[in-house]
Amino acid sequence: MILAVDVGNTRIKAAVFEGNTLLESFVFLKTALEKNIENILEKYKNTTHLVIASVSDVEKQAFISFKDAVNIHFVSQTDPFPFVNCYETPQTLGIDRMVLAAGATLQYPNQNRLVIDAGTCVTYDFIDENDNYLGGAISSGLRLRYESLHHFTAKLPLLTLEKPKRFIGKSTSESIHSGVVNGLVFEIEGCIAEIKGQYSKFIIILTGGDSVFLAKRLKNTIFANSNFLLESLNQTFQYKIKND
Ligand SMILES: Nc1ncnc2c1ncn2[C@@H]1O[C@H](COP(=O)(O)OP(=O)(O)O)[C@@H](O)[C@H]1O
Ligand SMILES: CC(C)(COP(=O)(O)O)[C@@H](O)C(=O)NCCC(=O)O
Ligand SMILES: [K+]
Repeated sequence: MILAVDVGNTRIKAAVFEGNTLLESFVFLKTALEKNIENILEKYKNTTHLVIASVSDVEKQAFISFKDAVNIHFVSQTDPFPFVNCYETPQTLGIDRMVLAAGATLQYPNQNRLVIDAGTCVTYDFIDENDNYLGGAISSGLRLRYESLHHFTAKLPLLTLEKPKRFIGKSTSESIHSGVVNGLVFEIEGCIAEIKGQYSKFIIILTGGDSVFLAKRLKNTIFANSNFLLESLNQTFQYKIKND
């Protein structure tokens, strides 16, 4: 069994895999990392490998107490990946984006793929049918949009995510919900339209903490899967074992 751990900038997501089957998934905060991993390993005693991808300040050291119980692998740029990396600064490419690109390449072979991860940030990653990772875009996630409106102004309140009542906001809160939610929906649809102009056919995978909320509001046919990063992490590790 493999315990895959995705350390994002907001939360930690983890899942136990038996082969390609996800047995159970978990979400917790950085501050409760050790206790949660300990509990998962206690419940899934047959776990042999801990596979971690981190874009946060959580480093290898944080997992050191588990080194006698399981093999620990921190996914890094030096691992084998199933695509050609055409990013001009591969050393600065987020490891989460590399894992997503690996998952898209392995799960959806021989086609153009767009992966959208709506987490703290929204990342867009494009891998063409010849398995070239071309790059993409980074913008602010939903929560970050609400927080920055509040943080960088004197008068805007901090609101939590809500579906906008109507497009033309009739109060400060309606205007904020409309601007934040519709703003991101338009951004995603605009990005998809832009790529449609360049590639006649591609599949779209949507993941991240806001994927379920956003999928309901998008016109395009999308594979929405909140566990796509964790599944991809499991597959990236299997790929490494086969290709190292
Ligand atoms: N309990 C929660 N705590 C924080 N964010 C949440 C929660 N539930 C849903 N979200 C949404 O998830 C997004 C963060 O997604 P996530 O995939 O956890 O980010 P990351 O991978 O960057 O840590 C936020 O924009 C927020 O709207
Ligand atoms: C863009 C990100 C902050 C997204 O992080 P997340 O929203 O998943 O927490 C992360 O992929 C990252 O730190 N990237 C480095 C820059 C780059 O990918 O070019
Ligand atoms: K993201």
